[in-house]
This record gives sequence, C-alpha cells and structure tokens, in this order.
Amino acid sequence: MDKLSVGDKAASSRPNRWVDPSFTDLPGESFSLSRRRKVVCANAETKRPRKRAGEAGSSGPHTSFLLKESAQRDQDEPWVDRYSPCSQAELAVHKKKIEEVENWIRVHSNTSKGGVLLLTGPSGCGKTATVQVLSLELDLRVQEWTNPSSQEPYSSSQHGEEKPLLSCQCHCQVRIKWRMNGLSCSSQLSQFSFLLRVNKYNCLKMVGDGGATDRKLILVEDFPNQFYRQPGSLHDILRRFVKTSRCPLVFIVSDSLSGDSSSRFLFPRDIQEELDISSISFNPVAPTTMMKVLTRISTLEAGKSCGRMCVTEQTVLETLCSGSSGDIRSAINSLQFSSLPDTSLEKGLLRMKKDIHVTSLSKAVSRTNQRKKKSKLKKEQNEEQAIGGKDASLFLFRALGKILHCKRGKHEGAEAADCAPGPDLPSHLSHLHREALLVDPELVVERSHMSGEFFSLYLHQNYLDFFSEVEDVERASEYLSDADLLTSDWTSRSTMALYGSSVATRGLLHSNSQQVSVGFRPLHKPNWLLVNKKHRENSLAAQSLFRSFCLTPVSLQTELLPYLAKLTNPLRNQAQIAFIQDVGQMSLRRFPGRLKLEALTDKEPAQLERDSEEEEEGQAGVEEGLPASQPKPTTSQVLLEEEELIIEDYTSD
Ligand SMILES: Nc1ncnc2c1ncn2[C@@H]1O[C@H](COP(=O)(O)OP(=O)(O)OP(=O)(O)O)[C@@H](O)[C@H]1O
Repeated sequence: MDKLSVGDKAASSRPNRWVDPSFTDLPGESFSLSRRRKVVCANAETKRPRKRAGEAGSSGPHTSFLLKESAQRDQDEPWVDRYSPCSQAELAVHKKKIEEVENWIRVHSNTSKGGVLLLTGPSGCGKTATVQVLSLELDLRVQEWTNPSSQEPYSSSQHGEEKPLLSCQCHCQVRIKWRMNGLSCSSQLSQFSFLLRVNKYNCLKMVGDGGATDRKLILVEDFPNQFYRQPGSLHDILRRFVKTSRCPLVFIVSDSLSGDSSSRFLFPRDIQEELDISSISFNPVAPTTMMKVLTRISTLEAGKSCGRMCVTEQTVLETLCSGSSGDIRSAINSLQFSSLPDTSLEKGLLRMKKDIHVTSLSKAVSRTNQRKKKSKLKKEQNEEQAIGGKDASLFLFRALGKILHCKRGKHEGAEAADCAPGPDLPSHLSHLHREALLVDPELVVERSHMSGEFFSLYLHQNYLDFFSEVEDVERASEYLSDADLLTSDWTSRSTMALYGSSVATRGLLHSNSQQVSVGFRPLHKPNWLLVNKKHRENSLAAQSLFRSFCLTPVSLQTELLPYLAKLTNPLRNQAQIAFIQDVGQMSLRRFPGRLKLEALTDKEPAQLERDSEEEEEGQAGVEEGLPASQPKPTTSQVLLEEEELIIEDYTSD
C-alpha cells in the first residue's frame, strides 16, 4: 500500500495529528496543537445547549444507548475541563498578571523576532490556562511540546523488526514509518531541537480550519529529562533559538515546594540575562476568587442535575478552598469528588457538614463548651483537608514569618493549648499570660519541609529583628540554647529533634511579649552555613597541603598550623605559606564587622538544607571517615588521642 496515500487519509480523519505542526519530521505525539486549546473549544461547545443527543434520540434506533452513553460521558468529564475558562474575564488569575502576560505576547508576536518568556508559580494557579485563553483571544496558534514516551521507540528499535501496518488505524502507520526511518533512535533531546526548525515553515492551511492564523506561539511545559541532568544542553538550544526565532516561546515551570526549584536550575539568572528571557511569576489563586469559581460551578451543576444534586454548602466550599492552597485544579477536582453520590468522601463531607451544623447550633452554649466545639471543628476540617486537600507546604520564607511575626489573638482557629487563660494564672505569673496563638508551631515546621534543627538555625539567625525588649531577647536565646542542648547527644537526636524544634519555636513565640507589628523585615540565611562551608574547604585544603603530617583536619588547623605560623623558617611552597597565613593566625583586622549575610528570597525552598547536609557528609568523610551519624571528635579528644605530635618531621628547604 502506498504509505503516502495512507497518510493523506489519516490527514483527513485526524488533521491535527500531522498537518498542523510546521515540521512533519517529528512524531505526532511530541509536538501537537495544544491539548487544552482543544479542551477550550470543546468547552465552548458544552456551554451551548446540548441538543444533539436529544435530536438524534428522536430518530435513531440506538436512542437510549446513545443517550446513556452521552450522559455517562457527561458525568465522567472532569469539571476542570468542562469549566475551563474561555475568556480573560473567566480566568481566576489576578488581572495585573494577565495584563503582563498579554502585553508580552502582544509585543513578541507582532515583531518578526520572537522572544522567550518564563512563567513560574505554584501548580494549578492558572499559568497554562492564561496562555491558552490569551492565545485564543490574540488569534495565535499554540504549538505545545510534550515529551515523547520513550517506551514505544525503544521497543521498536529493540526488537529490530517492522511492526505490521494496521489498516484500521491509518495515522499509526505514518508514525510507525517515521520510527522505521530512524527517528525511533533519536533521543528526546534531539527531538526537542524542533525549536530550531519551527521557524522554517508556516502551518499548512486545511479545509475546515476557518482561515486559522499563521501566527503561532510555542509552549513548553514538559522538559526532556536530559535537561535536568545537563541544563547546559537546553541553554545551547536556546542560544541558537534566540538568534533565529520568529515566534514567541513560552516556558511554564511550576514551583515545587519540596525543595527542587526547577526554574532556577533550568533557567539560572545569568542565562535569563544573557538570552533576555522575561520572567513572570504567578501567585496562588486568591481565596475570594477561588470561592467565586467554586460557587459558580456548584450552582451550575446543581441546576443541571434537576434536583439530584444540591448546591454545595458555603462552609464546605470554604474548606475545599482553604485545603487547596491556591490550586484551582485541586479545588475543582475536590468539589467534583465531593459531589459524587455514594462515595466515602461524600460521607466524610456529610459528617463534616453535620459537625458544622452542630457547632453552629451550639453557639448559645457556654463559652468553654464553645471552645471545645471549635477545636473539634478545626480537627474535623483538618481531617477533611487530608481527604480532598492538597499538600499544604510552606515556602521557608513564609514558614519563618509565621513564627517570627508571632501572631496572636482571638480567632476561631486559635490554639488554646499555648496560653493559659488569663484569670487562671496567679498574680505573680500574670506577666506570662499571652493571647492564643494563631499558628501551630509544629505544623509550621512540618510544612516547611525542613528538619527542626535547620529551622531553628534560621530562627536563630533572624529573630533579633523581631524583638523590641532586651529581656525578651535574653529569654528567647535561652530557649534556643535549650533546644540546641536537647539535640546535642547524637544517640537520642532523632527522638529529641521534635522536642528541640518545639522548644525553639514555642520559646521564641512566648518570649516575644511585646506583640508589635514590625512590618516587612528581610530574612537571611544562617551564617553558620557559610562558616561550615569555609570550614569544610579549609579542612580539605589542610589535608592535601600537609598530607605528610598524617593529622586530622582539626589538629592540623588548631595545633600544627598555628605553630607553623609562628616559625620564621621559609616553608616549602607558596600554597602552604598562603594557607598558613590565612588559617594559622587570627587577625582582628580582617573581619571588622559581621560577615555579609545572604538574603533569603520569598520563594526559596529548603534547598540549603540539602547543600549543607551534603557538606556535613563531606565533612564527616574528611574526619576520619566517620559516618555522619557518629559523634565527631572534639579538639580535646584529638589532643588526648594524639599526644605525640611529631613536629620534628617538618624540614624547611
Ligand atoms: N476560572 C479558572 N481559571 C483558571 N483555570 C481554571 C478556571 N476554571 C477551571 N480551570 C481549570 O483549572 C486548571 C488550571 O490549571 P493550569 O494548567 O492552568 O495550571 P498551571 O498553573 O499551568 O499549573 P501546572 O503547571 O500544574 O499545569 C485548568 O485545567 C483549567 O481548565
């Protein structure tokens, strides 16, 4: 069979598969007209009254079957797709952000020279939806890269045999042929260099395209794995792209709260500057906007269900909203699940609704009872969030702010455990009375994705700016010391770490007796990290420069080098002399003030912890190969162990 003619047939049946891309030398699945553009169009259709099924029903023989099938499809359709926004007004994104993106796209699609835009922000905050909607409104064709699955090409090249051509799936034949022509062996990376070919061709005009535009926008959300190993290969492609580009290129990189910040890794600041990459950062969807979207969807669905489903209660919507941490996709999905009949989730929700009801009825009951009910409600809500909610991680900056700003007051969710009620405290302890905490310190530490010890280190570095009374500072520093002491013994460290971080966070919160608003304060990374890094570098250098002494790095730096620094004899080489001058003597002149501190940015994840853990491991390796869990010898131990310090070994030229 003539494969080209097969391809033609395929084109007529599935035009988007292979005709729309400007370059036909790529597998259809890697580079496609954006899925979501199709969803937007489908959505537009669903918004029109769905008459067809009904009309067909009156004439066709399989009426009831078709009706059932379409009803089932309707029911199964994810609400995020059904209610995907079609216009700017429908987007749950801040107007200013939409404007920023729109301006950028306008500028870069109207010039012959394209440009590169990087969109960052938490997952599900509407970055992709914004690009889709704006492209639709600005009449741009979105061409989106999706990673080809590695399995298919791999299996075909592995077996080394041509798969039989399937006559019923014409478009597959074309793809198989491509693979046999050698593309099967090409890596995701080489396929990704489509970026460089995309400028060469215009889109083919198809019948039924409705005069679709030639202007296009390239969207990349999926990155070939290779780029995470070698970001340099992405940068090389981009360097070549910006030289020849004719259309705008948009990268979408979602922030990860668990520590790996892909955007900083894939697009470091120097590359952004070199290639003139614009960057726009999205925020999580605001709760009020989210509530509007959820209410609208719930009302529409209730209307469509002809009484089978009722509008979800406001309190339940609020819970879903707060549990989604600004992720609209997660919130809408949770709403859909919660509306499913006969699910355990619904039972959970019903139970919660009942509890909320009970709580609202019990408002007239005594104050103590009320407090109990409130804490019960909070517990229930937390349970609920555990079912439908999103992992509510916090960026380190925000987590630290929650402790340092020390918010207290009367609030439904305020934690009662921390503060004894004022009247119950005897008069001599009245100064220890505090309003209820608005945060749960242990939960904050947990959600920071950082160990308690490191979290305390950050608190230690930054707490001074948030205190106004010196007595408070004294008490806070005592608590920090106590926390340190709790984790000083390595045998019990893993158990005591939680207690240590509780003492540090609660101690700081309680010590800060003057609850004054300090406004914005920049936060800094702990000095300890720099010092630790320097210490590690010095240890490695000392070991390699003075290898012949066979001493541990600690003894080298604290005993031998200070001694050698006192000797006037010329040393063997310049590197040794320079190192001894640097490490072997303490200079008061060299460090007149505090070391320059590194600022902590608002979206910085707990990345540094990993760095320093690696450093610690490295350090442990340096120190006599002890594993990190083992206690390291102190200077005095080393002195005891190595009484015979043989300086005589040293000979000068
Ligand atoms: N009013 C709305 N505004 C934005 N998105 C909406 C709205 N209503 C429904 N949605 C749906 O919510 C989802 C938002 O996800 P989107 O892909 O835009 O997020 P994202 O920020 O790109 O995150 P990710 O990188 O995880 O995909 C889309 O599926 C969109 O159709």
